[in-house]
Order: sequence, then C-alpha cells, then structure tokens
Amino acid sequence: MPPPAKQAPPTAPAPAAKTQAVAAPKSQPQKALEKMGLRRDIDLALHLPLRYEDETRIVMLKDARDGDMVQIEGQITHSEVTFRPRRQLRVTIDDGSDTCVLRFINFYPSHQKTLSVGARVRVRGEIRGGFVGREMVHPSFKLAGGELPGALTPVYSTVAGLPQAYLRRAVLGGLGRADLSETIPAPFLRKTPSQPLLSLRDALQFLHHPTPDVALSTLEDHSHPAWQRLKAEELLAQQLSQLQARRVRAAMRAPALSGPAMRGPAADGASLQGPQCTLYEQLLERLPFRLTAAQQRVCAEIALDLQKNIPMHRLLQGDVGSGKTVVAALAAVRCMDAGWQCALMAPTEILAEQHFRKLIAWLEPLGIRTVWLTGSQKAKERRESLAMIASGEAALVVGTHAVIQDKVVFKNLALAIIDEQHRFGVAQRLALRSKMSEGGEEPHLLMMTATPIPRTLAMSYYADLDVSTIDELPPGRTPIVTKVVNDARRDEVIERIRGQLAEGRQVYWVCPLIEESESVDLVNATHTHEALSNALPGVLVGLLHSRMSVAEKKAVMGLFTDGLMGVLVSTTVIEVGVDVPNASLMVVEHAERFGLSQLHQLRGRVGRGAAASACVLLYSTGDAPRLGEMARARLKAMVETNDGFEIARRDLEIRGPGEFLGARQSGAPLLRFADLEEDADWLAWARDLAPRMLDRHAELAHRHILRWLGGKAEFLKA
Ligand SMILES: Nc1ncnc2c1ncn2[C@@H]1O[C@H](COP(=O)(O)OP(=O)(O)OP(=O)(O)O)[C@@H](O)[C@H]1O
Repeated sequence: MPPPAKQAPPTAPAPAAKTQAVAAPKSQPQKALEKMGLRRDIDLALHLPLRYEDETRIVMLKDARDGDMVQIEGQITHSEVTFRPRRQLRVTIDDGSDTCVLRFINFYPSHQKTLSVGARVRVRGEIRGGFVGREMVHPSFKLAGGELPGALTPVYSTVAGLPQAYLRRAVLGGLGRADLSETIPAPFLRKTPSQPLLSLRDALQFLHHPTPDVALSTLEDHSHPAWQRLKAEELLAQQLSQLQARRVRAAMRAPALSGPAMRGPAADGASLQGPQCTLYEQLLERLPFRLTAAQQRVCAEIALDLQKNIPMHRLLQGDVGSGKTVVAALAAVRCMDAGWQCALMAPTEILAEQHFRKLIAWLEPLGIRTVWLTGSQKAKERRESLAMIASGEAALVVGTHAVIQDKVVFKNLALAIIDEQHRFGVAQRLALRSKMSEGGEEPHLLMMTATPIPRTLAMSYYADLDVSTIDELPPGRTPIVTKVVNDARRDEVIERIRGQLAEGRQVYWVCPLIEESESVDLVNATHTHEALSNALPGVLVGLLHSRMSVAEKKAVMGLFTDGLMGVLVSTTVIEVGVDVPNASLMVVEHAERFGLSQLHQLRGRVGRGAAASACVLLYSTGDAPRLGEMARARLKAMVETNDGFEIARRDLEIRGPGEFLGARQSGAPLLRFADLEEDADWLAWARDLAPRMLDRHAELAHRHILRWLGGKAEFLKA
C-alpha cells in the first residue's frame, strides 16, 4: 500500500454552480464527487458507509491476536531503514505489554520523522505473526494524544481521485447541511405499533457514525432500526413518485383514437373486405401468418388504451423473436385509421432500418406513406422527409433519435413507438413528450423491449407504466440448440458452418472487440473475418462493426438480408432486432465475456424461421485453468434454457437488480437500500401510505419525492 498522499484540507463541497456568481474551477475531488452523483447535500448524506473501522479503543498488544485489526498506542524504541530483502523502514513500538514491528516498503521522510525513536504514536493495522515476531505492514499512524472518537469510523465507497478523508469530511458536511426534516406524517411513523421509526436525521447520524456498542451484524444485515428507516423512506419515495406519475398522466390529454376516419380500399385497388375495410383489417388480412393468442391479447390492450383521452404509457415486452414488430405496426395503423400520424424510433440506425424495411413492406401496399429520418441522411432527402411530416402526407415516420430533434414538426402525431426503451434515457423520453405535445395534447407512448423484466421488478420499477407481455412464440419454431465449445475446437465449428452453408442457410459469427486494444490475446472481428474468408473459399463473408460508416453498414447488412452473403462476422451491433429468418447458426466468440441477457439477444438472431437452429458459444479461459464462476453460471444458463424470462431471472440472480437494469441509464428509480422481497412489509406500508400522503399532505409528499429523486422529479410536477 503506498503511503497516504497528503491532501489539502477539503473545504465543504462547492455550493451548486447556479448560486455562484463566478463558478470557481472544480478541484479533482469535487469533480470525482460529481461523477459519483454526490452533488446535493442530501446525496452526500445518503452515501452510506461500506464498512466501519473501530478507532474508539486502544488494544494492548498482549491481548491482540494474529489477524485482528487493532489500534495500539506506544513508544517507538527502534527505527531503521533496512535493505534486505529489499529497502524498507522497520520501526519497533512498545506499548508496555509487548512489542511489535511496523514495516513500510514505500515510505517518505515524513514517516521516519513521525516514527522517530522516543515518539509516542497511535497505530492502526492488522497484527500478523511475522518472520521475526509480530508485525504490522503499512499501518496507519499518527502522534498519540487527542481524544479517542466516540463512534466507529465510516469507510465509504469511492473512486480514483477522491481520498477517503476528503469524502468523509464532505459527507459529514452534507449530513450537517441537508434538510432532514420529517416528511412522514406522525400517525404513520410506525409499521406496527411496536415498531416506531427513528427520525431520518437520527438514522443517518447513526449509520454514518455508529456508537461502538452496536452489534455490527445488525448493520451488515440491515436489520438495525436505522436501516429500517432508510428502507421505509426509499420505498415511500418510490411509491409516491410512481403514483404521482400516474396522476400527472391522468391529468394529461391525448387524442382518443376511437373511430376509423380513414377508410378505403387497399392502394393496389384490391378490396379485401369491401370498401369499408379499415387499414387495421387490411393489414391483418395481408399478413402471411395468423397472430398468436398473446399478440392478439396485447393488441387488444393497446387498442383499449388508444381509445382513451389520457396518454397511453405502455411497455410492450416479449422475448426475442416473439413478434413485437407486427404488434407495433398494428398499433400504428389503428392510429392512422383515426386520421393521425405515428412515429417509430430505434436506438441504432441498423435497427431503425430493419423496422423501416419491414414496415414499408407491410404498409406501402395499403397506401400508407412512410418516411425515413436519421442524422446521417442527405440534406435534400431530410428536407423532403420533414416537409412530408409537417404536411401530414407522411402517416408514419421511422428513424433514430433524429425523430425528436427540434426541426421535426408533426402535423398531428398521436402515437410514438420507442424500440428498446431502456436505451433511451428518461431525458430523451421527456424530450419526445414535450416535443410532441401540441395544443395541450400528448401522444400515446408505446415502448418495446426484448429484455423481459421479471414480474416483481416490473411492478416495482415500472409501476408508472402499464405492461403488456407477449409470452408465446409464433408456432413452428424449433428450439435453438445451444452448445458451449472450447475455442481450441474452432475447426469443428467451421466444419459445421460449411454444413449449414451447403443447406443454403446463413451464419452469424459475433466477436466482442474490433481491435486488439483491450487485450492482446483477444481474437478480434477483423482477424476472424480474414480467417473465415480463407477457410471458406467461394463464400461471401462480410464484416460489420460499429466503426464502419452508416453506408458501409447498410450495404453489408443489405447483402446478408438478401441472402447473398453466407457468413456475417460482426461485433455486437447486431445484438438486437436484426431479423433474417434464413440464418440458422450463431457462433459467439469469447462468449465468456458477454452478459447473459446479451447472449440471449444474440442467440435470438437465429431460430426465427422454421429451420432447426443452433448457437455455439465459444469460450476461452486465457491463461487461467478454468472459467470464472460467474462466466460459467452464464454459459450454463444459456444451455439450460431458451426462455427469455427465465434468462432474465437468472441474470438478476447473477448480477443483482442495479446492474441488471443498467442502473443510471434506465432512468428508473432504482432501490439502493430496500429489497422488494425482504422488505415486503415496508413495501405494503409505503403502498398504503402513498395515496393518503398525496391526498392529504401534498407538501410533505412533494418534499419527500424531491429529497430522493432530485432533478428527476421534474416530470412529476402536475
Ligand atoms: N404470429 C406469427 N406467426 C408467425 N411468424 C410471426 C408471427 N409474428 C411475427 N412473426 C415473424 O417472426 C419474426 C420475428 O418477429 P419480430 O421481428 O416482430 O420479433 P421481435 O419480437 O421484434 O423480435 P426481436 O426482439 O428479436 O427483434 C419475424 O420474421 C416475423 O415476421
């Protein structure tokens, strides 16, 4: 451990920039605090210790056992710099009961000065049985004297550039300044008559600086009353904000899309069900398949929402390949039947393009004008698209986030469909809402995701959304067979590719990186592309990665979609949404490096047609004798199940909910302290309290939400 760097004594964290006339440049620790999201006093106060150190007691050396973390106090009796086995400072301390050697491999002259013979010092570290007696290696130390602290010393999680001592003082400052006044109305300050809640101030004071008599296990397992208060607070904030979001939405107005306004025969003149047939009916009639029962159910749920004059906020979740796109298309034509416009956005251009291709194939024959809008488009084409959107000539707009840019003005937008919503942050969703609301009316929102969320999580995190689930795959799909194969057996895999190609099928090969920047031993997409091209003469092998230009990507994807390319080597740009039913084999290289949900998404690119499909997960252990435990658990789960919900459940088990939802990115209010299952009682308490608080103590409720959500609470204003 290097010697502790000397830090300038931290002042309290800078006040919010807004209140300063001239913003002073931020120091590195201040920047680090911001990076950790510790901006407001309350954020600092809620940054709870990872663990504690006990500096409240001095232990006599004779009572300390090897392995104990102890604080001792005594006199330095000997100090020397030795050079064997290497340069180090060795100091002997005597506390009257025994002696101990303090060893420092890295040291500064200041160490020698403080630890000079005759000095009385207070030292904290782990006692070990050393080669020549008991020792402490790199203990912390200071001159003896001064009172012992009355509380345990907190140790916080931190980042590079933010020393523990600075963070401690910042948290202490935050704790002192934050508004911790009571927000829970008095009658509710207990879960049961025997369980009154501590005040938030007392709870936080205690958790940051617990008295030494506390049973540490109650802090570790969060059963301590101070922890209970925090869990209750947090769950209440979550319930309040979700309920408030629902109420805000209920007060908003959206166009009620009830009766069809646009009737007429199909554009090609073929009247399908007589002249009065709606676009919805026409599209259904023209689909080459029948909707599954699950698709019919969710279509009905959406239809019901669209008829209301409050905006729909619905999450459509379904496993990979479960047929969400056609549900979206049917929602879109419902909207057009009523004479309104619809927009569909995807997070990447490849995905947006896939949707565009599919949708024009379905909708153009019905005479529906669909336009394409992305950032990379030529100015002229873009101008034309914008004009058609503004005039209403375009009934459907498909694109990337370019759809929510300022220049886009809709004539009458009624429905916005967002694919893979977890990739769109809350900010983008809000931009969409504000941009599209006109004359006090908001569009209906349909968000689609192929990462199913386990029910308990969905209920808690997306309680402000309604959730529709497609829990059934279209008929005739043969389950994908998944094999985990050591990278040493690559040749066999290539043989298998030959077999698939001979049957007229196509193959994906996915690699994690495109250049050898992160790890020299990583086989990258470029090398693999070269190797496969050599191994498969006469076969068109394509390469797709995120650093290619949009036009290049489009060209490669086009060749693969049209069946002209046999093998597509790719980085994870194809992870979601790509739909080429003729592809029957997916090879994932370095599968051990991918997350479970990501692997499932990748596997979902095959098995989309009737052909039997397979997924080969190539793994490599590098220099290690075997794979790490988590990697093994992921690969095992992939072999054992094809069910996206089960995969999501296991992913949650392996990673924990924060990681699972992509925490900050998702913008969903995640729980930091409470656990939905463990704290079911508090959840019930919060559910019961939230509506009463909003009705009768609106001011307190608002303060409570602000305390926990900060800026994110903006959109909860009525
Ligand atoms: N009811 C159905 N019967 C048969 N085939 C269907 C049905 N619904 C959709 N399909 C087809 O199944 C394939 C997958 O559908 P779609 O692309 O809509 O799935 P998705 O849920 O969006 O999948 P992903 O999340 O992987 O993008 C498409 O080729 C689609 O035409």
